[in-house]
Amino acid sequence: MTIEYVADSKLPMPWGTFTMVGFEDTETGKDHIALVYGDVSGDEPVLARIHSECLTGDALFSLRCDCGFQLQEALKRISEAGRGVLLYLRQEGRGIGLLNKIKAYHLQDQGADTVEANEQLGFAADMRDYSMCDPMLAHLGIKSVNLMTNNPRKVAALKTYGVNVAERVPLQVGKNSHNEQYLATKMGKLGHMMTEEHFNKD
Ligand SMILES: Nc1nc2c(ncn2[C@@H]2O[C@H](COP(=O)(O)OP(=O)(O)OP(=O)(O)O)[C@@H](O)[C@H]2O)c(=O)[nH]1
Ligand SMILES: [Zn+2]
Repeated sequence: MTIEYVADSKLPMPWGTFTMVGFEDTETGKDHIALVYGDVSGDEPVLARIHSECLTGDALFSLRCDCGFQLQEALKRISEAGRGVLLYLRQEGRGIGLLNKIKAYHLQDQGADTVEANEQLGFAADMRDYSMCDPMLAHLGIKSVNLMTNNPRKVAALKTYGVNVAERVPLQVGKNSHNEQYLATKMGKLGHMMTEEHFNKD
C-alpha cells in the first residue's frame, strides 16, 4: 500500500468549512479523501469517522442502510466538537463494488440477508481493507482518534494497521422501516454494537 498526498482545498458544507485532502493509492489507482475540521494537531485524541463509500446511502438518499445518516451525523458532531476528521474511503459495498452491491441488493429483495447475499455472490461478508488509514492520518499529523462507529471489528482491524484508537464512540442514527432487518443482521452476524435506547435518543 502506497498512499500519496495529491492536493487539498476548502470544502464549505452545511456544518462549516472543512479542508478536503485528496490521496491516491498508487498501487491500485484508487483515490480516498480526508475531510479535516479545525486544528487536529497535538496529543489530544481527534474525533474521527472512517466511512466506507455507499453511493446509494451517502448520495442517493437510500433508506436500505444507515450510511448517509451516519455520514451527516459524523460531520455535524465533528463541527460541534470544533476539530475532527472524516476519512472517506472508496470501497463501495464493503469492498465488492457498486455493481456487485446492486446484485447483492437483488438477492436481498428475494429474501437473502446482507451476509448471505455476499456469500451467494462468492464474496466474504466484509472485503474491506483499512491499510490506507494510518498513512492518511499520519500525513494529517493525527496521532490518535476517538472513532465514531458501532463496529468493534472495524476498531480491531484499524488497530492491526497501526491506527491508535483511544475510544469507540457509538454512532446510531437513521433506523427506519426499510433498514430494520439490515441493522438486525449487522448486530447478529457482523458484531455491530447497537441498542434500542441509543436509537430512541437520536
Ligand atoms: N455488500 C454490501 N455492502 C453494503 C450493503 N449495505 C451497505 N453496504 C456497504 O457497507 C459499507 C458500510 O459498512 P457498514 O457495515 O454499514 O458499517 P461499518 O462501516 O462496518 O460500521 P459503522 O462504522 O458502525 O458504520 C459501505 O461501503 C456500504 O456501501 C449490503 O447490503 N451489501
Ligand atoms: Zn449504505
